[in-house]
Amino acid sequence: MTATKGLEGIVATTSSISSIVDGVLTYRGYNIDDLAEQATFEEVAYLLWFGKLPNAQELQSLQKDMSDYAAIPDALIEQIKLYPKDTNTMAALRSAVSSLALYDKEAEDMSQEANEKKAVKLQAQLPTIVAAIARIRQGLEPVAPKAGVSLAENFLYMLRGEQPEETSIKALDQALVLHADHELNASTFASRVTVATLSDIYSGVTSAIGALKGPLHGGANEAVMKMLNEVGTIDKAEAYIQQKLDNREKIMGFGHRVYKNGDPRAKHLQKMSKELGDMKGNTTLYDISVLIEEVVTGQKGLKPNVDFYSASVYTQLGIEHELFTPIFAISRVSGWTAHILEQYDGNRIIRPRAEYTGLTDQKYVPLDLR
Ligand SMILES: CC(=O)SCCNC(=O)CCNC(=O)[C@H](O)C(C)(C)COP(=O)(O)OP(=O)(O)OC[C@H]1O[C@@H](n2cnc3c(N)ncnc32)[C@H](O)[C@@H]1OP(=O)(O)O
Ligand SMILES: O=C([O-])CC(=O)C(=O)O
Repeated sequence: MTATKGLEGIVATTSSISSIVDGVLTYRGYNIDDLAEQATFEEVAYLLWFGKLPNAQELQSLQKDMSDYAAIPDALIEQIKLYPKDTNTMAALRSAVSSLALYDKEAEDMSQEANEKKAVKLQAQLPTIVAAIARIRQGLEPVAPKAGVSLAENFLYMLRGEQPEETSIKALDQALVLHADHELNASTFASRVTVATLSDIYSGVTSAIGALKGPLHGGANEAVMKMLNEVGTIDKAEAYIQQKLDNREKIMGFGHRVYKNGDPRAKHLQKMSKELGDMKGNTTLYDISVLIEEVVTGQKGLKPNVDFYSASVYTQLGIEHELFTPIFAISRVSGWTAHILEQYDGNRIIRPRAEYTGLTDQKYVPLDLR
């Protein structure tokens, strides 16, 4: 038995949800470029869960279900109020989603119908939880979800407590489409491992949030913003990055386990970042990002991943960096739950082997002789 570090190149399951072949990303066979330009997030979530694009009636019915489910239990809001105000937002989200199960009478119902309903519920409730965490942390009361609007609009509304403008809604919706699923990434794998024991969907999503939090995965978007803030002005960017490269430090938002010639999602976020900057008459964040890309790609051949330009996009939407990874989770819960449903269908427990590299032939020494 020989171990492969990081399971690189190992095919661990079959899946019909999303694929990456020769650098091309598809959801259920639809190219991400087409979906990013033309589909709404709700259409994409439906596609991931049910394997086809919804017709008008199916979409309307999903939107109604999401509106009906979007409120979270009062007891959970009271619980969030008890979280320390300076806690990590992903840690708060992880705890809140785990607690959500306590208030769902169908949490342990393992029928396909109940699990599909819980997937939609989790999708509807995550934005409400994230907005509540953000507002409570600022000493504000949470805003109740609005019925009959898109998830992107509702999230921005609940976050700000006022009607968001159309350009922000559109930009966030597109970002959500781009983050919705990504084959067997670490958080999705974590969710599948968890539910393959026949544990419940809330456990699977809680595991996934824990995995997404790390800076080598979803947490990189926050780390990118920290870097952009440290750089501050364009004249400092080159020296800042050079020093990091000389110190052999990782540049957040660059590199990918699967894409070696570039992440197809990055160009959409780059374009959005430029457009938002142009609209505001200030492209500083975009300009710094482009310069960083030139240096990192020029010297290391590494290309930006989905997390790199999303940082400047979210900042230009007026969103604080502590919410970047939670927003990733708001989108990715569609993919996680689609994978969880797929895992339950024809499940087998996931239990690989480890190549043992420890001591052998040890003789037990009684406690009083050690
Ligand atoms: C949504 C997402 O999860 S996208 C990824 C988000 N994560 C990040 O942006 C964090 C920065 N990037 C990384 O840490 C990595 O590129 C990962 C985690 C994405 C992929 O990791 P792996 O496939 O294991 O690649 P690995 O870390 O082995 O990198 C291969 C080589 O490229 C270098 N490298 C990879 N990424 C970077 C980077 N961002 N900056 C500098 N060097 C890098 C490594 O140091 C390594 O060099 P070496 O062979 O000289 O030691
Ligand atoms: O696939 C990966 O390893 C990470 C990633 O880009 C994602 O989850 O979107």
